Parts: sequence; structure tokens; C-alpha cells
Amino acid sequence: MHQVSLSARDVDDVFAVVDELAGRFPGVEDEAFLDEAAVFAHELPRALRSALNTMRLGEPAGAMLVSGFPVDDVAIGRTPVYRGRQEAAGVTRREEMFFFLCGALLGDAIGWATQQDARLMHDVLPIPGHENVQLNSASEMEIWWHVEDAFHPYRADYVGLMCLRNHDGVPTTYAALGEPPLPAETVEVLFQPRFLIRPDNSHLAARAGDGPPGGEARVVPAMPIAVLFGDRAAPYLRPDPYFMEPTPDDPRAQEAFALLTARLDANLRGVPLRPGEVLFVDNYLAVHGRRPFRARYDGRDRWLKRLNITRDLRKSRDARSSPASRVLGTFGAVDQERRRPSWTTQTSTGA
Ligand SMILES: O=C(O)CCC(=O)C(=O)O
Ligand SMILES: [Fe+2]
Repeated sequence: MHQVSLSARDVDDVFAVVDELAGRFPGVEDEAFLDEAAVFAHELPRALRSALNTMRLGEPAGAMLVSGFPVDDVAIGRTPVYRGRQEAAGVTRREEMFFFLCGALLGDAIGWATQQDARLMHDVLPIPGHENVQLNSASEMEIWWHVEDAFHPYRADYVGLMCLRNHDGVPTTYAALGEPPLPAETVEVLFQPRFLIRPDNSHLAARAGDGPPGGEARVVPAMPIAVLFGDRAAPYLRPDPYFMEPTPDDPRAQEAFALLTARLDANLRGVPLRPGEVLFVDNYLAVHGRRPFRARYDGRDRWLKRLNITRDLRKSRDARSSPASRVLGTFGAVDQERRRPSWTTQTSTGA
């Protein structure tokens, strides 16, 4: 894993920046803050900027850990039981601003109209009633490893997770393909749209607020996609096995999918994030998930913040209301991808 750790001097410099910004802006969702976040990010310490730049350009690893930002467990208040509703406004403003500025060095944060009230800064915390569902608000259920929003062509390039509280050391998981390369014939099959995917529960549950997830993902029509893409010698990933399956009656697709999942299972590592640590997962190079745990619901539960970051905001212009808007409001692009004629031709040629 790519890593950077803030020195004591770096921490002072970071606080000089976030203290000033926290005095000027109510929070990271503020329009004026968003308009200039990419500029403010260049006031972060050079070693941090340099490490994030390497992560973006060189793709040295599937994940990067930024450590050393101090979090005061008392000052951040109780872990809420509902997303986006902290007891005191602004208690985590400095943490969120630091996290957001780090992310701004990788790209632009995006939100989804269908997730967490279209906020950019998501809460990851256990919600009563969600214990056993495949959502990041679950606890007793393992979150299966996945590419974030794998079903969507405008999914993020990076998923950022900042830990505010994790008293039980619950591990986030991640895995990359690693070495040796998968057999060429397996890669060839995985590069073809022979795998059916549906939107994950988070996009359905969000429409019902924080209540028990109502919609069942599998009622949404499945879409055939390839699970690998890019360079065949070092492929990018797009699997989300909980919400996808190889095309029925396609044993070669099933066999290739089994090999891919076995590889990622074998490479899966746990990272018990500590308060203040920020994990950026490269959503093209690695999958991520979370081990199960027992929720407390006593205000001291595990609490992370999450950002979805795109390297190219422009590509989703048809799903956003204005050039500067960061909220993706339609699934039109999914329909377009579904209709793309190359799927049928590629599928019918087989392999
Ligand atoms: O809880 C975690 O560590 C990660 C959960 C997850 O997959 C997500 O929030 O996207
Ligand atoms: Fe995730």
C-alpha cells in the first residue's frame, strides 16, 4: 500500500489551513468552499501533495493510507445513528475539510441524487435495522468486496474513507489483482460483456431515507458488462459479485469469474483504520469491503466519512445540472451503456 504519514510540522501546517477555512466556511458542502477547494488543497504540506500526485499519476498501488491527522474523540461528539444528522453542527468540520482537500488533489468529489440526500461527504456508520443488509450502514453482515458503484459508467476513480472513530478496530478490506497475471484466455473472457450487474442496494435504500431498505436491487433490470477493462496486461477492475453474475448458460464466463473472485479473495487484506487515518482506494485497481462487527448504538460506534472522487467531472455532464454541479442526478448513462450495440455483437461472437 502507498503510504504517507504527516510529520509534527505537517500537522501544524494542516491545522493552519483547516482552521482558517473552518472559520470562513460552514462546511465542505458549501458552494463557495467547493468552488475553491482545489485551490485550497495546494496549501497542504508538499510531502502530502506529492504522495497524492504519485497515487494519481503513477498508480503505484490499489490503495493509499494518509496517517497522522489527530482526531479528538471527545470533540467530535457522539457517533450519530442517522447519516448526516450530527448532534452539533460543524463538530467534524476540520476533519471533513482536511479529508476533502486531500481528495481534491486526486480529482473532484461527486455525489449521487440517490444516495445520502445527495451529499458529497457521506457518513459510514451502523444504523439500527440495517444490521444484516448489504449496505455500508450494516454491521453484522460482511460487506462483500466490490468496486464502488460498479454498475455505473460514471462511478468514482477513488473511494476515500476517513476514520473518525473505530474503537473495536473493525477492518476495512481491500484487494488488487496482483501477480502473477491471470491466464490470457481468462482475461479475454473477463474483457467481454458476459456479466450481468444490477445497481447495489445503496441507490435504492437512499430513496427511502435511513429507514429499513425497502427496495430489492434485483428487481432492476440487469445490464451486461465486462468485469475487466483497460490494458490486458494490467487490467482495471469492475466486479461487484453480490450484485452480479456471469451470464446464465455461459460456462466459460462462470469459470473466468470464479478465477477472478478466487484471486481477489486470496489477496484480500484487512486495514483496521485508526482515527484520523484516510484510506484512498483506487476504484479501478482495487476492490474494497468491510469485516462484520457488533454495533453498539451507544454513541461510540465505528464512524467513517466517505468521498467518491472522479478524475474527470466533465464526462458526467449529461447527469449533472450545471458544469460545476457535483451531484449525478440521472441514470441515463446506464441506459445508454445498456443499449450500446457492441454488447450484443461482442456477446454473440463468444470466446
Ligand atoms: O466500512 C467500510 O470500511 C467501507 C464500507 C464501504 O464499502 C463503503 O462505504 O463504500
Ligand atoms: Fe464501498
